[in-house]
Amino acid sequence: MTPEAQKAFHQIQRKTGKAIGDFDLIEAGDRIAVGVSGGKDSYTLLHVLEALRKKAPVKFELVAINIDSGFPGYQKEQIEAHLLHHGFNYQMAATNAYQIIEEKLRPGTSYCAFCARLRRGSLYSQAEQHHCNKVALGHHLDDVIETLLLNQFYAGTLSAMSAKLLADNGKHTVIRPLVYTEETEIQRFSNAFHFPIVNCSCPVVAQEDQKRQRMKQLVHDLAREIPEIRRSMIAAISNVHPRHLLDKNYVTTRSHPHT
Ligand SMILES: Nc1ncnc2c1ncn2[C@@H]1O[C@H](COP(=O)(O)OP(=O)(O)OP(=O)(O)O)[C@@H](O)[C@H]1O
Repeated sequence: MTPEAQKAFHQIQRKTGKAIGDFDLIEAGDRIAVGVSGGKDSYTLLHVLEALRKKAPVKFELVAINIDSGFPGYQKEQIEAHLLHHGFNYQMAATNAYQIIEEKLRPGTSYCAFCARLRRGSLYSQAEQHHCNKVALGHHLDDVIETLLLNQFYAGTLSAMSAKLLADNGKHTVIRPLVYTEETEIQRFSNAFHFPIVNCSCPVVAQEDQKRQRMKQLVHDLAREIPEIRRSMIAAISNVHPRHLLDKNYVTTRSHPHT
């Protein structure tokens, strides 16, 4: 590893370790399915978890899982070669998601959202087949704050992404160990480590989620004026005062005569 990659890696490891500690993301005996897409975030997640696994006092195991949704041209061989080269325990899982999307996608439904739902289902069933109790995803700090803004601006909810939650199937715990790591740190590490980046090759890949891109740009622009904006937004959702919001469920209805 080059000194630059080493430096970026240490920084990411430190932040990942803090997230693991803060949210009890990993316990002794865990078998964790790490979703690896071929993108920079999940490669980074896998390498950092492996480094932590090697030196952690608690024993846990990792299984890298790649879901091939079947889009023509998806260069999964490059992902597999990388996993093999680095000695990871892995599974490349082929699915017919592309065919299902083509047949079942209704007009007005988001292509990416439908595809992500199918992929998530396949990831959970692979996790089950490999006896994994947890599924780790590569969402990072910027994903969290962009989701926070998206939900406020477009969905009217105050929510983002949690570091740990029970999956919809009620069987697996989904963990996001990179929630404290900024995308620029991952990008720096990914560039220095020369990951073989593979995109999903889907028909809409060029028209990435426009709203998310807008949030990314907004944060980027504001960061010139408020350099600490990302840290501050993460701090904000780690320090919630529900009584000072307008959710009726959190309003105290009883009056306090002495206050
Ligand atoms: N094809 C896939 N196979 C396995 N896991 C996946 C796949 N696609 C996505 N994931 C998992 O879901 C996470 C979020 O997916 P998303 O599509 O938002 O990717 P992303 O933010 O671009 O991350 P990455 O850089 O890892 O692709 C990924 O980080 C990865 O852990």
